[in-house]
Amino acid sequence: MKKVLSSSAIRRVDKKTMERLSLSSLQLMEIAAFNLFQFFCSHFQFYQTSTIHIFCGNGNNGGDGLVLARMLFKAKWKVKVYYLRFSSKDSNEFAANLNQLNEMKIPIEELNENRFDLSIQQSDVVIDALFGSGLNRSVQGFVGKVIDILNQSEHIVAIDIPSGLMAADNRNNSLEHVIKATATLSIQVPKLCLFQPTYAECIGEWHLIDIGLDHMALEEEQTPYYFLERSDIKKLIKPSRTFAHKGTNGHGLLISGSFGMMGAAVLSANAALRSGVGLLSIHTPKCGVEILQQAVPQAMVEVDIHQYFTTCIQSVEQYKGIGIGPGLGQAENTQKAIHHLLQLVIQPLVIDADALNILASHQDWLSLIPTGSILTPHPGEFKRLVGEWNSDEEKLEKLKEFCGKVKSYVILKGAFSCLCTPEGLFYFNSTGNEGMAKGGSGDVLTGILTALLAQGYTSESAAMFGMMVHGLAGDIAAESIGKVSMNALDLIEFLPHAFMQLND
Ligand SMILES: NC(=O)C1=CN([C@@H]2O[C@H](COP(=O)(O)OP(=O)(O)OC[C@H]3O[C@@H](n4cnc5c(N)ncnc54)[C@H](OP(=O)(O)O)[C@@H]3O)[C@@H](O)[C@H]2O)[C@@H](O)CC1
Ligand SMILES: [K+]
Repeated sequence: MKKVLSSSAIRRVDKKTMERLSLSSLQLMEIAAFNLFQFFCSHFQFYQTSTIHIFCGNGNNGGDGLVLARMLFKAKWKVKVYYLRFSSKDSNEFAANLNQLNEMKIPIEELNENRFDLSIQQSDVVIDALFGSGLNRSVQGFVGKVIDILNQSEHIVAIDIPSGLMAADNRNNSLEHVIKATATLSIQVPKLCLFQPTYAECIGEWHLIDIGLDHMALEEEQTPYYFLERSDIKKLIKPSRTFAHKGTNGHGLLISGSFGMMGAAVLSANAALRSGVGLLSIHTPKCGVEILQQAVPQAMVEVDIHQYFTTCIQSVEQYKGIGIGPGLGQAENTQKAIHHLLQLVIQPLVIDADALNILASHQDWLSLIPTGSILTPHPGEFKRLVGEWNSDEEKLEKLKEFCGKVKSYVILKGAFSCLCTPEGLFYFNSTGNEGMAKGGSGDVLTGILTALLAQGYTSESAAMFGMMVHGLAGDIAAESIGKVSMNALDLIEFLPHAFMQLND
């Protein structure tokens, strides 16, 4: 798990690292730039025949750029170096490295208001080292003009953060002039902007470049934001038991399906059955019985009295994991059935799809959600629950407030799905890809989560484990058959591989 830190926290960590490892600021910059250089050379080999234009500000982001320029120059890359003095005073590290470049006779050009004639070819590469974590206001004036020109380039690699973007909160940033990077090499610590859809087109693909910051210093920083990694899940996985039987592996219930939407029930049931549940029951209307008995013979079907949709859920105390929503529809009697269930149930629920929409239109029922439930909305469903937001930052505030209010977990689905806890901690998922943006993917997640709760995982562990394994199944599917063709059925097919990889 990596902490997502603010610029001021990163500065503290940098400082402690230098003190504890007896490094000067220049030495730390040299290490950072060397690791950037190594990554650049191995990951962007295909740029080797291009001219690399490196644009440096006169702070330490610019310092990183100068050191990288020096290293690329020595390694015989074709580099052109430019610098801009937007601040009246050069940072010491920038100044020292500018001297080095001059001593080495590496050509370097100063750009200013009167001189910024740039000639960059289509195949050339721009490295953006103008501003990093020191940006503290919107970019304006001459630097803004340079950024606009650079944005006409096809290949832009940003160092640490695309210039013009702030690490954590951009609500007071006009965002008029921001580098639109194709790739961002973020120095060791993930920043909040990396996980926010609004800024995706400025950040491009991103990579974390380890520079050996002091682990204790990172430990000492407090943050509500975390980047969840595969290695975090292994610790959560329950060991398998030699004397296990279907009873000890938990009994799950899925309340899903309605006329014309039985596919959702089939998907979530199959996902649950691939996620270790001992026994699975599915509550569904009469029209779904034959479909389910044929498509999912391992499951038991609990038949509703209604032909086409769920109207009546009776006793649920025997189930440890209950998932409700996929393909449920929003018929009036189904709404009543949900209200009845909420009054009846004490164990946490997995709440998805139409069950969320029903709750959104009955806000007074939110207080009935059992503590520790897991809600899995996509942004559209979440908006129905909490109203519109004006920025991603406000969205996270609403998420925190909502989770606290309903004392439950929310997995806000999307790229870097975000799990928020009732205590207001945020965990961004590191698995998953855009090939999963297809109907049925969410039904699969509901099945997985229901199965994990049934097996006795706590809500928090189930939410982390489920979110990660679901995304990983998507990543394995993408590698095996490609993002275009993969669909929800493939997620189920690759779930066993995902579970095995997380257990390795
Ligand atoms: N050992 C180290 O220290 C390491 C540092 N590292 C690297 O350092 C980077 C952070 O460096 P940094 O703190 O010098 O800030 P940076 O982003 O270069 O900005 C420079 C100055 O610009 C100014 N300014 C702000 N906004 C502005 C605006 N809109 N328009 C005009 N000016 C504006 C503001 O000064 P002000 O004008 O407010 O006095 C600010 O101080 C980090 O991203 C990483 O790349 C890594 O190598 C790890 C080791
Ligand atoms: K930058």
